Amino acid sequence: MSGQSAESLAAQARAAEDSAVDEALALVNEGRRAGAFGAGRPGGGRPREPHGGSEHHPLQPLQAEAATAAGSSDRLGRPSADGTDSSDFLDHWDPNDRQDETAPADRPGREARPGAAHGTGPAHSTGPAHSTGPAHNTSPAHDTSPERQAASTAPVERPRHRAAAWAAARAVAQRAGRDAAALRGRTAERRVPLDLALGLTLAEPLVALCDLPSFDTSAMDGWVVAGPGPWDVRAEGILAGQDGPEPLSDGEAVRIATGARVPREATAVIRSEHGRTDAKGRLFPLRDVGHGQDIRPRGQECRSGDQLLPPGALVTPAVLGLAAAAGYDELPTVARPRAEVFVLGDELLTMGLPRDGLIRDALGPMLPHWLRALGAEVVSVRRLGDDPKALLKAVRSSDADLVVTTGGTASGPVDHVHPTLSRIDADLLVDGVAVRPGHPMLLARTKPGQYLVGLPGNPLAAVSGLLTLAEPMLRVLAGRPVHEAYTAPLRSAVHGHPHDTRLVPVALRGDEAVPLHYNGPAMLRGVAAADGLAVVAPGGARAGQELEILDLPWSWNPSGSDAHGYGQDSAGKGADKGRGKESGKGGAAEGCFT
Ligand SMILES: Nc1nc2c(c(=O)[nH]1)N[C@H]1C(S)=C(S)[C@@H](COP(=O)(O)OP(=O)(O)OC[C@H]3O[C@@H](n4cnc5c(N)ncnc54)[C@H](O)[C@@H]3O)O[C@H]1N2
Ligand code: MOO
Repeated sequence: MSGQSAESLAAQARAAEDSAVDEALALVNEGRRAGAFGAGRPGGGRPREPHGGSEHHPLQPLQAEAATAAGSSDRLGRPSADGTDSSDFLDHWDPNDRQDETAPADRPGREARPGAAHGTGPAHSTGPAHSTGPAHNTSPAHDTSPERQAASTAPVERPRHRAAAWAAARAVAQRAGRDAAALRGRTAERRVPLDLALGLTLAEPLVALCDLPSFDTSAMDGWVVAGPGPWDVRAEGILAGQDGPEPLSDGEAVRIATGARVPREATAVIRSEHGRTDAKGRLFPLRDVGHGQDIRPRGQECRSGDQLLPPGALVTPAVLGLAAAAGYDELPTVARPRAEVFVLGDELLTMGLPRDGLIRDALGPMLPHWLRALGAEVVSVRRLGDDPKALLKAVRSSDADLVVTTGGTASGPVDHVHPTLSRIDADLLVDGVAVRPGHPMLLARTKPGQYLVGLPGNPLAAVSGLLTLAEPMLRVLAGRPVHEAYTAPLRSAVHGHPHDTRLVPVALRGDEAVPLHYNGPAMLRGVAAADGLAVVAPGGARAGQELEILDLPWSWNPSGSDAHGYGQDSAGKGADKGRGKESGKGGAAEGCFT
């Protein structure tokens, strides 16, 4: 050991994290200056970083893939350093679902991803035209008006930008949470009645308001005795809840119930099965009697003023019980950060079977519960269709701490998230993350104290975005303690992406993490049977390898008080206007294990 104090080690770790975040933000900003977001400003270059380097150390800054490198580019305009277009890795290739277990990088002549996927031809270019072409732009000369974008059937020109390394993106989100929490300060503290406090975090330490137990208490049903036996048993017993029991003299016993107050002179409690009385009413012990046995002395658990729990502790049912026992009627808590969800997409139905090219909205029913489990209060879930005006209005008028959008993050003709952020002059803090699925996810500061997480529309990609960007931010905003990462060994090998981190649904069985099938970006079947997502480094992981596991934020809505009414916004153009019906979870677990 170096002899450094825990405080100085923590300060060093914090400083390292801060500098990683600063570097990540600087890179994003460089990308912006280079035209990634709000072009027209002079760009600054960053030297190309070595390709394929490890990118998943938490403190490592954003992974930069040179935007100007010659050769092919991926679909967001980033060149891939090995000269291949990696854009379709895993989008349409689900290694756990294929007979062909050859990793895509090893498959010569694999087919290019059909440009027709978005209906209007390839939205990305592999040629230099894209990497040198006009970037997404807020200048008047470059019309990004939503009306125009909505009217366009051509793919939107996507900017060059830089995907943050997965861990760096999480660090940026965490820092955003810290900044927002600092702005909220003590205004976020609330004294909340116990019955409304479940799931919140403590804003202050939980300090005992009394001794526990607050009087000497019998731990058993039996007799309380004074001095050595045998004892004369009194006629009147002592029940729990009775105050001021009559004093006992040596040689006396009295029947007592568990939880009853023990007379001060008592020396022991004898359990009813360990004593017997004779015809004269005298009590004899059936085994040795120890001094103080089966008496819980006052203050055994805590003394008044003792700290029972630190600030940041999650209020669980047990915490509610402890707080009540220690004398609390209300708890000092951190108010849940308020979140608002905007579900984008004209193709979404809220009930019935998919039909006529329309599909069921899988995110509206899922996200509010997960956001709540992550510590947020979901004030509304609104379906805005693919209407850029509605999105602009909704984002502008939201007073939530966190706006979550789903869909519209990529470069399709109706992907309005980037243009909207551009129009409100938001700060784009994370614009794409080197993670699969979910790489178009983004994080922006929309106004002081308010952030927007843009989740990709593909459902598993949205879950990935939720855990990558929303979770670290909400954790800090909700006052929860820093997550302690844990690992589990993989039961079977998992293919990796050549450059990006993968998040793969796993079930925890015994000590192992079992990778699940049906883990494609558009699928929920795997994650519905999962306990967590395994973090797979570029290149993959072998059987037995220890991988970090991200827990899934399972629904936890004890009060049911969130106003996540699920309706069609009046401005939206969604495929139907019904109220969503949530169906039960299907039994996808069996047969999903690899
Ligand atoms: N030319 C490019 N195309 C795509 C790119 C790209 O970089 N360039 N990225 C692909 C990846 S990766 C993802 S992920 C998606 C992200 O797309 P968006 O965030 O713009 O989402 P949408 O296009 O609106 O939807 C994608 C997909 O997901 C379905 N969807 C949307 N919302 C829901 C919902 N609430 N419930 C269920 N399914 C939903 C939607 O119908 C689409 O099928 O873009 C790729 N394309
Ligand atoms: O394939 Mo996208 O990265 O699913 O999220």
